[in-house]
Amino acid sequence: MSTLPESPTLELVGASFGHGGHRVVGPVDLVVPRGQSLAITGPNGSGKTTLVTGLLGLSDHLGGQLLFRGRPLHELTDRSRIGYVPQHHTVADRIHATVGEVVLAGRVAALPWWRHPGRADRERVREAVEAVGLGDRIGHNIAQLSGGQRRRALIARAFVNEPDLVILDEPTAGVDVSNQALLADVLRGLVDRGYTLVTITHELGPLRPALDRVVTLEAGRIAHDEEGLRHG
Ligand SMILES: Nc1ncnc2c1ncn2[C@@H]1O[C@H](COP(=O)(O)OP(=O)(O)OP(=O)(O)O)[C@@H](O)[C@H]1O
Repeated sequence: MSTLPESPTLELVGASFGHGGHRVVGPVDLVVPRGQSLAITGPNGSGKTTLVTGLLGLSDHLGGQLLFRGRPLHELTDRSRIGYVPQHHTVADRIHATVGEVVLAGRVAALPWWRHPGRADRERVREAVEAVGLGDRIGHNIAQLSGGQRRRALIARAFVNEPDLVILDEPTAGVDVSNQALLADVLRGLVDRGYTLVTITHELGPLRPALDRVVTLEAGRIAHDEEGLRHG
């Protein structure tokens, strides 16, 4: 899929999403420029998760246009261009794999089936693990990490393919206050490297330093759009 040079990362035009044919979100108009860190907030049930999972093809897209880097999203064949850190990560409790292996698995998923991961892939894994502050834990079993560290390992996995967009669902949920601040630092570092982030959150406070913009959903519609929050 070729890219139009000046296109925003994401553009929703009159977009609606739902479940089983029933509309939960929309119509919504939203443009996310490249390099922006956008938070989506709003009350329980306002449709935050439905909206972002709609971008991933995990809830129903019921109408309107979805453009990714200037092209219809449905033309996107390389799914690794969009990274995703889901809210429910309890599966990590039972995984017997090291941080490095979990992140490498994210890398391998984007390789053609015939290509074994090589030195460049392992180097990329190391960079991603270091970017989330877990460089000294790369060989540790993920099940032995704290909730906040585990979350950062999953963030590294989402970023290991240098995606054009990363979607995070409630990254601070279940993470203690000091680890929330660390997580915000990590996200801020990724934004400073030019990544585009869409983060669902109930807790704007700890994430503020990592955000440029906050969109509030109410009953499936955009009720507020606060831009120009220069991180710093
Ligand atoms: N898989 C599903 N099937 C049917 N309805 C669903 C499904 N997932 C969510 N819903 C409904 O869609 C509505 C919006 O839910 P959604 O999870 O998108 O909201 P949210 O803003 O992310 O909420 P929360 O903050 O509680 O996570 C709710 O009424 C919910 O019951």
